[in-house]
Amino acid sequence: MVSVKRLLCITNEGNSGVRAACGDLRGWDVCTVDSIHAARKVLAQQHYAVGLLLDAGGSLEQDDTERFLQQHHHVRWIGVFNADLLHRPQLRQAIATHLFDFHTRPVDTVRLHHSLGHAHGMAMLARTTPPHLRSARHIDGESAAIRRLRAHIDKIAAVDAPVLIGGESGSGKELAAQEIHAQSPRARGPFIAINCGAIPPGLIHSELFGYERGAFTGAGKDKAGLIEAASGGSIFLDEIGDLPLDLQASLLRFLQERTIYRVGGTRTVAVDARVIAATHVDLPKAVAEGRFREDLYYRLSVFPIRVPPLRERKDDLPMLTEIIFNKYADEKSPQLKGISKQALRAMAQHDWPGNIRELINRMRRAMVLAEHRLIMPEDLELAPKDDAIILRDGLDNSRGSAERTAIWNSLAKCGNNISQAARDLGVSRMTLYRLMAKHSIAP
Ligand SMILES: Nc1ncnc2c1ncn2[C@@H]1O[C@H](COP(=O)(O)OP(=O)(O)OP(=O)(O)O)[C@@H](O)[C@H]1O
Repeated sequence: MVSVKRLLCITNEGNSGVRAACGDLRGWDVCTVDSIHAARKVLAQQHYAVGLLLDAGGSLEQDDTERFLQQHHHVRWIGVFNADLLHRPQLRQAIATHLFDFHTRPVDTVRLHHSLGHAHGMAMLARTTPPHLRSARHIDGESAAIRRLRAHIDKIAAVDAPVLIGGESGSGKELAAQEIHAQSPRARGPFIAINCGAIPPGLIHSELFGYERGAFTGAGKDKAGLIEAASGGSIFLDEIGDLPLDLQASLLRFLQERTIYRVGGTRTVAVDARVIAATHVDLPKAVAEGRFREDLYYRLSVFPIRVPPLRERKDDLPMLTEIIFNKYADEKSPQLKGISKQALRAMAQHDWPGNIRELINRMRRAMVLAEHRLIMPEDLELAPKDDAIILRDGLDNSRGSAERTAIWNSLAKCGNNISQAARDLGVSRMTLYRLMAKHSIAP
């Protein structure tokens, strides 16, 4: 899927000024505004992960601009300035405090485009949404298991202690974390989600804890980390079991003392953020095997909760299916009106190893590919294969179809993550790509 990269540009030089200074911003959907006031209005309506400040006169020194940047710290701001302004201490301080990166004129456009891309990539890893734009999402379902989960969330949301959410992949752990945050007294603060397994090991320390100028090559200025950015709100650490041991020690210190050290820093920084962690691995087992600190495990699991897998709440399937059908109705083929009884029966018999994520993936594909008025089991790739069909199809075709179904199931379960699906199936990524091409399965 290609995601649109959106850029909010604040300048009084108009679109032509942006083009003259920054070159062709191909691949970016640029919104240009001429004042901080206009930028405030745009940001009240829409989320921008990256912002560009084309600043001719050093307006960054003004209180109003600083306040604005402070309020919109979830946007990664990149500044462009005239080099002769940079001797001004107040401007230098403001750049160091509020900006992700800065450039001087004449702009080296290759470097600028690189830094915009980097800012966008980092924002995608952190997936920060400002509170006023976070739409209330709900844990849908009326099964006994989901009612219990909701009742549990209601209680722990009110308490300001760490939470450890367990549950299989795709079962809704992040949604549960969002719900805890949204119902807590911190709801107006930021909710910052980080997948500890997705950030490269070399970056994770500085991303989480920030760094001080000179901490390493390229650390030209102090930078707050994501834990600091979550101050006043909650930080969601997904796949906590993937956190390297040295970072587990730093996280434990933070949980005990509510302070952190930035990388290369010698002074402590006080941070008021609630930690919500999630894992799909068995943490007590990881503790027994020495991969996860026991003291951190006990600190985190003051309030352990478990999101039930979909197979334990199959009563919710008809309701969830309807919600997904309505949510993705724009993508469906025009003649499609609903889902057949046979499809609902096949769903009830399926085990859903990829949980709700798998359900969403199967439904979305079926809604695009279905050729009749109602979704049938085969549209969901859930048609039972009986012996008669295997005999009729012959061994080669049956083998081919089993191969196709296994690939399809695995991709659905892993949310189309090729590396994970290849691991699941026990083949290399190259082999998986080849098999996908053979069976005309699009990534
Ligand atoms: N009860 C629910 N009602 C509606 N949508 C749900 C529910 N649970 C999960 N979802 C949706 O299913 C998808 C997967 O959920 P989520 O990302 O929270 O799972 P997860 O357990 O955190 O997965 P992973 O372990 O892979 O990070 C999301 O699109 C989420 O919105």
